[in-house]
Amino acid sequence: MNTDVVIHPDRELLAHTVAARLLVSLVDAQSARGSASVVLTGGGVAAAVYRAVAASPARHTVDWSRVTFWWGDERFLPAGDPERNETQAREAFGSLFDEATVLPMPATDGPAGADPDAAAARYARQLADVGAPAELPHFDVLLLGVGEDGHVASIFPEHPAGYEIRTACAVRGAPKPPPTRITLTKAAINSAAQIWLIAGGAEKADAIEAAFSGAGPDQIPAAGVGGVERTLWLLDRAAAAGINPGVRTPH
Ligand SMILES: O=C1O[C@H](COP(=O)(O)O)[C@@H](O)[C@H](O)[C@H]1O
Repeated sequence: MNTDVVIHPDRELLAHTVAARLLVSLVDAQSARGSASVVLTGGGVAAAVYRAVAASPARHTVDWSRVTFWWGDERFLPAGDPERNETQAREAFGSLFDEATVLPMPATDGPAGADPDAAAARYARQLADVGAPAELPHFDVLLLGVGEDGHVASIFPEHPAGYEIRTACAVRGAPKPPPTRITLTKAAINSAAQIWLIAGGAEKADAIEAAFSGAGPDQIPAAGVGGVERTLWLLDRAAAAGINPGVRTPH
């Protein structure tokens, strides 16, 4: 597996460069296979990336009706809640989203009801339906924010979701609000062709440094993910302050 680190001058340039990279990857996937799939994440940098995608003139090179959007995790709240990762992405992508190919994780007022286990099981079934006969569909690019504690998706340090073998599961008692969430598990995340870990800001530096200094995946979940073809750490200088990427990567 190929792991690379790219350090950007600041958070804004990080967001714009990831947006450009994503647009090119979607165009490449559509040229190669006719369609593309991306797994979205939540968080501050992700929102900036999505806004940059939606504002880029290069957005017109992608056929958005042939991009399937999945989510890596979701805060388990009612549909439209501003804290939902889906709401954040919808606000940013706007009319680029084609409802037929946008597959968010269920909300508390959705068809699976307010039980997060039922909602996670429903999402796992949806993944399996689209991916059949495999348990998972093909993911071209899976985006992950990195939390200050090193969490990715809603897999938090020393939390049971880190040991889960299903493809999606409920998370209760998350240390970051809201406490109830749904997440793809490591098995599902690591099935992606490419995983991009995106982090900007000095508040992420300790977690990134730990991931690059041999911390295990239980302590720093970001250290436990890797794409089948490529893993990219896309950082800004502040987040990368504690690492020397020329010397060591977590994988
Ligand atoms: O709660 C979450 O946090 C992480 C990181 O967010 P950030 O704002 O610190 O970048 C995010 O990746 C995850 O999807 C989200 O649910």
